[in-house]
Amino acid sequence: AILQSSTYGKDNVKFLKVKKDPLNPKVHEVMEATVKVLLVGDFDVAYTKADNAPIVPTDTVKNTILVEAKKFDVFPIEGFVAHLGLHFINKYSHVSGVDIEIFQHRWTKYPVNGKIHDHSFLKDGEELRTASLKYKRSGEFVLKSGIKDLTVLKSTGSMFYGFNQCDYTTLKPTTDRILSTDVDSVWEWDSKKLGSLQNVISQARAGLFDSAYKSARETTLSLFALENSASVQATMYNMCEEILRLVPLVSTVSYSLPNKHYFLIDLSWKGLENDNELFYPSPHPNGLIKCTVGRE
Ligand SMILES: O=c1[nH]c(=O)c2nn[nH]c2[nH]1
Repeated sequence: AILQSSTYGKDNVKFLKVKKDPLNPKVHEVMEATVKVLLVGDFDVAYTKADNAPIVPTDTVKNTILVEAKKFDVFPIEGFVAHLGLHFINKYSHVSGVDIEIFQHRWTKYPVNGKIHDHSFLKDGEELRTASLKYKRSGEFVLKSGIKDLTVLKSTGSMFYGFNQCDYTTLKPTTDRILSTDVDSVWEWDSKKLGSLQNVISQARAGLFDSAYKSARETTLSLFALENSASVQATMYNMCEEILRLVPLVSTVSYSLPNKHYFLIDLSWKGLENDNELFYPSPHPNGLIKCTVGRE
């Protein structure tokens, strides 16, 4: 037998970091994050010869994430993953690559007596802000950012008609349906234009990733609402196009959207006309529509 590939590390490393405003220490920002770091390198003998000498314990990987989260600025997550990538490649000469993912959970400040409170937050949804980095010792890297589990619904302004009809088709065309999905959007950064992970860190400080996230989230929510959607496919393509227009340093944008169906309940047996008022939530089975859009 031959070991074809391997990678290992720690998953689900969680922390909450409080960032205090230096000018007003009672004004806080918080980041609650879940981090995965997997290493690639000269670890074969641990698999094939039960020789653990090269293994950097996953416990050490966990310790490193927490120590670096304390020492380094974790805001924005793209800067932190770049810092972690550089750390593992620079510290262990036998590590040839790292695969890092970070999910940032939502904590949103809320107003009290008409003023946003300094250090009180509410969890407005299970929505995640994401970043992932695949980094090799050669210097090449793939950096992606995204939004996950942002659940949306519109109660009209969605259509689906003109589709292929065959002897297996029972779906009725419609110009007025409910549309609901859990947004999973990922935008890949142009690593040539970004240059290096050091530059990713300085771009992070300069606000590039925060403004891209804001643009992607606002584009998703506004197009979802404003477009009289011809299909999930058409709407997600338009979202991708708009994000590419707004964020020149992004090379591709992808969406993976479940179509979480709501079916009109037939009340005609009761002599009631159900004019798009009462629906049956039927998330399973769900449509699943995916696309990746790049530049010409
Ligand atoms: O937006 C939609 N796209 C589809 O491909 C599909 N298939 N059934 N309903 C659908 N709705």
